[in-house]
Amino acid sequence: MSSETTTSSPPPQFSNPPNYQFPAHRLSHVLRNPDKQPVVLVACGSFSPITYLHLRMFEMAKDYVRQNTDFEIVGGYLSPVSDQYKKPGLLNAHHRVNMCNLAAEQTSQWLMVDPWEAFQSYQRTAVVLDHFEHEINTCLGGIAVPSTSPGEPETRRPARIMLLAGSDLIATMSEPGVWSEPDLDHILGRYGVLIIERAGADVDQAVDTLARWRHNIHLIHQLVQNDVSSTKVRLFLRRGLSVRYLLPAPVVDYIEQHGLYMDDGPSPHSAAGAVQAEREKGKEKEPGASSSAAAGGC
Ligand SMILES: Nc1ncnc2c1ncn2[C@@H]1O[C@H](COP(=O)(O)OP(=O)(O)OP(=O)(O)O)[C@@H](O)[C@H]1O
Ligand SMILES: NC(=O)c1ccc[n+]([C@@H]2O[C@H](COP(=O)(O)O)[C@@H](O)[C@H]2O)c1
Repeated sequence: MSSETTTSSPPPQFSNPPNYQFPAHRLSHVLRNPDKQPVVLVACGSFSPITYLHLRMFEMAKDYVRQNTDFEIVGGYLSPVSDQYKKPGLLNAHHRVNMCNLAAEQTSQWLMVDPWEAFQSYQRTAVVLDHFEHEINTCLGGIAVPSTSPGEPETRRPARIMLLAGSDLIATMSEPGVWSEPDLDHILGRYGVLIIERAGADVDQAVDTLARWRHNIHLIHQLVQNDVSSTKVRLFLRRGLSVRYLLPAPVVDYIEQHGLYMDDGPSPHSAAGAVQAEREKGKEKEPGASSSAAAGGC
């Protein structure tokens, strides 16, 4: 189902981190081409640390969208995962969000960082996409469409929220226990995904398994192969090797200033971070557990 269609389900209840404000300073509030469908790209991940490849994903997606679709990209967001994800090498959210902000603000004209999931309990990707849908289409009322003839009033069109991910993430969607079937249906059926091919992850096989949502899965090939990963960057840093030109310079400076990634970091709780984080969140919800999150509104 396209996000143009409104559903009859009750409005979702979100919990916001304290003092949270949705970043919209670089969102295009008006569609340039009234014939297009506005799209907002959301990349969920650890970003520990953010690399040039994470930023390149958005540029590759932008080229793909312009050449192959009727979409117009009106915004791009990095959404760093919560500390509760507990993936090996996951630095605390404060530093990860700071580094993403440095990278977005100083190397791009259109990318933004949403700290919503980073500064609270673990949120599944389906819920993160719902949060963007809520902020952009419910709270901000979608994107303005300029009138095409004089006297005609301006209208508003809901932006379609789409997940932007590397093919390794898509490959995990066929692994048992990592994603629930309703979540997959929600993410791929309702929102859709743009997948950046990644060396070592078999995209075709991953997409074959997700065939029923094929119409909402867009595959983007990397014309210049680049297999930099945060894992390799962390390894270099631990060994005292240079990571300059693999990451934006302000991020390299930040890492040096704060002496980050010099040791092995927090130990993994589980190979499947999402599964473990969900389990621990369940425990937190038991009677008596407290939460500092504020109720989310607009
Ligand atoms: N070299 C790459 N090519 C394609 N996609 C990538 C690449 N690096 C990261 N991504 C994608 O970026 C998103 C965020 O990934 P994440 O922060 O987990 O980065 P990562 O480099 O894979 O991290 P780590 O090495 O810590 O596992 C994911 O969708 C991932 O697939
Ligand atoms: N069930 C889920 O919603 C689910 C499962 C696995 C990963 N993810 C997300 O994928 C992103 C990247 O994960 P990895 O860094 O483990 O590849 C994270 O934002 C994580 O929350 C979500």
